[in-house]
Amino acid sequence: MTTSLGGSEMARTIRADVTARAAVLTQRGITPTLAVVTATDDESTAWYVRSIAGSASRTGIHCDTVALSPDAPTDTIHAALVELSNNPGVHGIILQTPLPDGTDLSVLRDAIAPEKDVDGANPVSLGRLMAGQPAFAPATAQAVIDLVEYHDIELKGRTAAVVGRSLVVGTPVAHMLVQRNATVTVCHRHTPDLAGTTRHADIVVVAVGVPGLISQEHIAQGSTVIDVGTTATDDGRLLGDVDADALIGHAGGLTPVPGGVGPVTTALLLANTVTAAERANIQDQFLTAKLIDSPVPA
Ligand SMILES: NC(=O)C1=CN([C@@H]2O[C@H](COP(=O)(O)OP(=O)(O)OC[C@H]3O[C@@H](n4cnc5c(N)ncnc54)[C@H](OP(=O)(O)O)[C@@H]3O)[C@@H](O)[C@H]2O)C=CC1
Ligand SMILES: Nc1nc(=O)c2c([nH]1)NC[C@@H]1CN(c3ccc(C(=O)N[C@@H](CCC(=O)O)C(=O)O)cc3)C=[N+]21
Repeated sequence: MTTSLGGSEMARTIRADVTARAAVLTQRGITPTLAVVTATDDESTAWYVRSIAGSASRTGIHCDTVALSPDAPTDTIHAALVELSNNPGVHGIILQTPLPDGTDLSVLRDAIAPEKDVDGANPVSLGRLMAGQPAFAPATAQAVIDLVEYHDIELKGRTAAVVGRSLVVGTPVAHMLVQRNATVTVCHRHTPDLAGTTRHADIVVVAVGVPGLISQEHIAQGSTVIDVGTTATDDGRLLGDVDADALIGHAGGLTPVPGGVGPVTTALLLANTVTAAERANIQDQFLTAKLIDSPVPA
């Protein structure tokens, strides 16, 4: 039997907490605000931006979308990020990838103030994450880990394969799995025998963007499969990287697309935004008391 590892219920719980915390801030005259910067006509980004805007409005977070042209030069995107980093009314910033061909992403990562870096894109955030220090993790990577833990899937002492090595998903997920005592193999375009590698893993995380890449031959019977892929089709559907039909009855657990990692990602991005807004107003004694009572969010 294959368990469906859904994320919608978990996302609802996170959103309820975000709503309560956002209400406290709003009562004190602070509107938690997330800026979403795009420079792409990529359809899966459009899905994410719609999901963020919808969830933000339901939780009491103000969402500001800065939609730049898909051929915007690095300088233009950089200037937008610097302005948002310096704007005290903005608490969180997410720069959507992909970006126009030729964009210098490393310059842009540096331009996101670490205290507003709610998708963990700045090397300071990534470095702190890897050093085990408090930092905003990329929301998707955190969503993968939280979803696995929510469904009581043991990581300690188990083997994992991560397919994809972007800084948004694959690389941070791999590190976070190792931090939780899994033994991890990272796969990418140059991996010689993908199926032979993933077939040895108890847990397979796939973040590639190629629908149907992972089929039954890639997965050992009973393993857990986390499908991060979201490819939008022309007829308005969202496809994962896993051939779900081929895995039903074969995998032990599988995240659905939609309804798996995606909703948790969106909810955690908003949670990070509220945390950033709380920290930015740490001088507010009421909020300080609340923060001291609660553990530092990872
Ligand atoms: N559900 C959610 O919350 C989220 C979903 N996504 C989705 O996840 C997917 C991946 O996103 P992202 O990491 O940003 O994408 P990138 O394009 O940045 O990275 C894709 C990775 O997949 C690898 N890859 C590509 N083709 C193959 C192949 N045939 N075999 C093995 N590896 C391959 C690439 O390898 P190489 O490095 O060698 O080029 C690269 O490391 C997309 O569909 C995206 O929309 C992303 C973020 C959040
Ligand atoms: N810097 C950056 N970080 C990202 O995390 C990032 C990005 N860029 N670029 C685009 C991809 C794509 N992505 C999605 C996240 C959630 C859903 C999502 O919530 N999907 C819902 C469906 C949406 C809905 O129902 O409204 C689901 O899977 O159920 C989709 C896509 C994040 N990405």
